[in-house]
Amino acid sequence: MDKQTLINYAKEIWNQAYVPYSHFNVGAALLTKDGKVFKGCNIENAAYPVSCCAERVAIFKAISEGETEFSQLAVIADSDRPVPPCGSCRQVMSEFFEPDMEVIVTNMKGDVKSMTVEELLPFSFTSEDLAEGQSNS
Ligand SMILES: O=c1ccn([C@H]2C[C@H](O)[C@@H](CO)O2)c(=O)[nH]1
Ligand SMILES: [Zn+2]
Repeated sequence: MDKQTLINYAKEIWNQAYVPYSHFNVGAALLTKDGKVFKGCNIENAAYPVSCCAERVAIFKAISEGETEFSQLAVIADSDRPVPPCGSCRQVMSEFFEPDMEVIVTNMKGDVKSMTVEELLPFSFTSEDLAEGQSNS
């Protein structure tokens, strides 16, 4: 699938965002290695921290359906620069994606920036660190 097609899937679900508090719609589209697309939008809550970003909604939809192998994630917002994923989403990406997987961030003006998971979150805490800690205790 080409980049623009995945970006278009992200744009499709951008409209579904539930954002009565921020009024900042975000859409995400996650491509599996076998060609399936899982779309997510941000979903907010009156208790603000309970809200969930578009990226994590897409990732959790895919994981909950048994998907484990991913090839690209596209994210879009009506932002001045390509929308930078938040820290929580970067941590979730590092849990489920290979370090060299491509994350495509974009905006409604058509600016597109590609980054790897590792570029978004270098030196991330992973399950390997946890195993190491346990073996030393
Ligand atoms: O990459 C991002 C950045 C922000 N948001 C959401 C969280 C919140 O609902 C709103 C404003 O921060 O945008 C996302 O979904 N993804
Ligand atoms: Zn986020």
